[in-house]
Amino acid sequence: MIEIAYGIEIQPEKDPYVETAQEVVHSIIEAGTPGKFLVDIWPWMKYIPAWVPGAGFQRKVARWRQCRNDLLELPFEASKKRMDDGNLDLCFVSSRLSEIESDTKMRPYDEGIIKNAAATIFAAGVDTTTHTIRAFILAMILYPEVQKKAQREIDSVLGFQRLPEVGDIDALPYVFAICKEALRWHPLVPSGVPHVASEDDVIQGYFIPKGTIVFGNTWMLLHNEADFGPNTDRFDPERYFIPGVRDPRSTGAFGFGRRICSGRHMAMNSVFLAIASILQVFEISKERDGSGKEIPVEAKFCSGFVSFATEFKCTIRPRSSAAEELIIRSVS
Ligand code: HEM
Repeated sequence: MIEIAYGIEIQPEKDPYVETAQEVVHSIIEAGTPGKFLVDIWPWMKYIPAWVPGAGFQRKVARWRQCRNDLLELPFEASKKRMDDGNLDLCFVSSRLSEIESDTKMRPYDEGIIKNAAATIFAAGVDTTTHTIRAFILAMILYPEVQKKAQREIDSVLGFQRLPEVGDIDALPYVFAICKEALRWHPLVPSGVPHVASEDDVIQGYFIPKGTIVFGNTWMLLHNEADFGPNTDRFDPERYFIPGVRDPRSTGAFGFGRRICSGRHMAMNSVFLAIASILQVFEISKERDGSGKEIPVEAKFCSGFVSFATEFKCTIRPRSSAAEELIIRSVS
């Protein structure tokens, strides 16, 4: 995501930009959980000075504000500097800033819009995409037959000639069904992002006054057997081949209405590329202990506004020497 937004390659560990983005995302998760802070219930509390007992949220918010500013400013400035030095590859920032330079009608504050948009791509895309791929890896350990079937499909279409591309989606329907199931099985935002009713409404006889906070129950929608076929607690890509079955992309996995995830098309392409490439070249399995016995794995997800798979052990190794060669060819 940081390469797409800013053209900056991340460090393999403890990348400062990624750590800041993660802190911002965690602040959004904490602040976005309705009722998490008393100030949500009594808004006048925002006037209490930070040193008063019970006003700890003020200190948290000050720290979060600093992180938000760092996320907004630091990678953008680094990206701009590289551009000035003639050292920046094609990315969102470079392409948009070049437009400003070549178009005299662009206004000075357009640079601020580009800065905000780049930070949004970065912050909104990092954890969401990785947690979806994490759910997929967990599912491959728990449902090895799904992994085998997907690998047979990829082997027959691509072999080990090249890694998958977005143009391969139609030729790999089972792999794409796995991507949809990774979105549906344990949705990232199970209770949906809170929205506000913009006008009075009546839904199935219930009066919803303007200003009411409403939640789309994503978990319920994505586990409804009438829409997704039987055993919705199972990770089962076959369900997408049942005629009339719903698509999780338009059933809440990316939210609802005019605030639906604006990165959903890019997200789905990224998820497909990651999942198809992993399946093509790697074998995912349970880790074994010193005596060669498989270490059991359970599907455990943290609870909260955002829910993702908690830590689990697994082994990921190249499927064959041909797969190993393809991996080396693709990174060099
Ligand atoms: C698999 C990955 C992703 C999932 C599951 C996901 C899910 C969501 C959800 C549930 C929402 C809340 C929508 C609502 O309010 O109803 C959202 C909002 C948003 N997402 Fe994503 N997202 C993903 C990836 C991305 C990526 C890659 C980007 C950017 C490139 C992105 C950008 C955004 C933005 C900007 C919003 C706020 C939209 C608004 O409030 O108008 N997302 N996403």
